[in-house]
Amino acid sequence: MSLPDKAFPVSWDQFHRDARALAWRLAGLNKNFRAIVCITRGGLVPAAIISRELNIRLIETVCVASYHDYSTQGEMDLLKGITPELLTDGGEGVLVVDDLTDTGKTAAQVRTMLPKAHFACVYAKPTGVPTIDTFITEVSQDTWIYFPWDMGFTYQEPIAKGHRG
Ligand SMILES: O=P(O)(O)OC[C@H]1O[C@H](OP(=O)(O)OP(=O)(O)O)[C@H](O)[C@@H]1O
Ligand code: HPA
Ligand SMILES: [Mg+2]
Repeated sequence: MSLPDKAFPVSWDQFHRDARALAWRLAGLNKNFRAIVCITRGGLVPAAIISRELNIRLIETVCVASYHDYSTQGEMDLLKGITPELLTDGGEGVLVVDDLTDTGKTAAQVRTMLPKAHFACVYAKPTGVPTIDTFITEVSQDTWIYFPWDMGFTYQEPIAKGHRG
């Protein structure tokens, strides 16, 4: 995959707002989640916000990586699996959190471990939407989402000179 045409930069403020909106939506489900499994590394940030809002204190990680080269997806590496105590009942009552779904491959991989868990992410692209139960904002497939933890302050070209953001 080459870098998509459009850029969707997200500030810390906006991310906090959108993650909190996700927490509101999850709270409305009245599911009383027993634990969060966050998909590292991107899921760590929304998991911190959601765990605070929903008062969920049992937090587990599943460590997978597939974007080894910036925007190019490769093999799915499982670096750390999920504790057996959360795998019982197919993960019923477990909330899986990630920052976004793109192709849906990451969520599909974790779904094989926790088929009955509830999957939530802040942002979603159309191909990934079927793999997720709850999300907040959908962006087009040809958009790259730039998260605040990957960014720094740099000069921006004016739009008229070909600026992408
Ligand atoms: O739906 P997909 O096409 O599978 O892509 C979505 C995944 O890609 C990114 O993680 P990445 O593998 O880059 O690792 P990171 O969270 O450590 O940055 C993102 O945080 C999601 O977990
Ligand atoms: N932004 C950041 N990381 C990603 C994306 C994206 O749009 N898609 C897959 N990993
Ligand atoms: Mg990730």
